[in-house]
Amino acid sequence: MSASRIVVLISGSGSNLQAIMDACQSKQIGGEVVSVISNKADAYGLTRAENAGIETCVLSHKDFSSREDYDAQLAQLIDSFDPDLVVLAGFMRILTPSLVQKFKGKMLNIHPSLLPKYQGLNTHQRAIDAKDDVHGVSVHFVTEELDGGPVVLQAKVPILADDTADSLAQRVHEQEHIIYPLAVQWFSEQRLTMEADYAVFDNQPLPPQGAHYPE
Ligand SMILES: Nc1nc2c(c(=O)[nH]1)N[C@@H](CN(C=O)c1ccc(C(=O)N[C@@H](CCC(=O)O)C(=O)O)cc1)CN2
Ligand SMILES: NCC(=O)N[C@@H]1O[C@H](COP(=O)([O-])[O-])[C@@H](O)[C@H]1O
Repeated sequence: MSASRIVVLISGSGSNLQAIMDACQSKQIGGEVVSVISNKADAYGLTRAENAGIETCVLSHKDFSSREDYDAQLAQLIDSFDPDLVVLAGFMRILTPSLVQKFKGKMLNIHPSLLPKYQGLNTHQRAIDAKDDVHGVSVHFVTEELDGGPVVLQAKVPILADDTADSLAQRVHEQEHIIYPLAVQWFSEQRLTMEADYAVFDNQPLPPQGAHYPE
């Protein structure tokens, strides 16, 4: 099995990128990150990639007059690296259907909630405001529906009485750095695929909320 070529899209700190790069380095993932693309020039994840000797690109959405024009250029840039897998790791742009369709089945995202709860943004505060006792994180295939793609893996994180969005996010991050490399590893081992509207692992369809990583 040849090593997977992975392109990672970021907008910020890149701690999930770091976890995936580390997992490639340790051979947990049979693949390599061949490029890191950010829509923000000041994303610290770019520094993480440069420190690891990985090619970086900045494609700012502010330089384009429409979401479609931006995504057309982004799709071309991603394609230029001939990826087996495209990983959204805190990439904070909603992707147009044309780009999603081009990479459907080989594009993953990590979302800080137990999908289908709390699609969109500000998930930690929303869970606290709703007085939930459990929160978590989901890895899912990317589809046209925002955060609506087939879920691959989830990890639960209890919400503590004195939690703030930041303290909760910190514990969610810890779980992200476990389940995202695991999902990428499964994909690189060709054990993870996507059918029309569900994820498949080891030739078995995953339940709608994917597999749960032990708390
Ligand atoms: N078509 C899809 N695009 C994206 C998906 C997806 O599942 N389908 N996942 C998101 C990731 N994401 C949450 O996990 C997310 C990212 C960004 C936004 C959003 O509202 N973005 C705004 C800009 C916000 C900002 O710049 O801070 C926007 O694009 O106008 C919601 C959810 C990635 N894309
Ligand atoms: N809606 C997408 C979203 O909110 N994704 C979240 O952005 C953060 C990126 O952190 P990182 O840059 O340190 O990997 C992660 O917590 C991820 O779940």
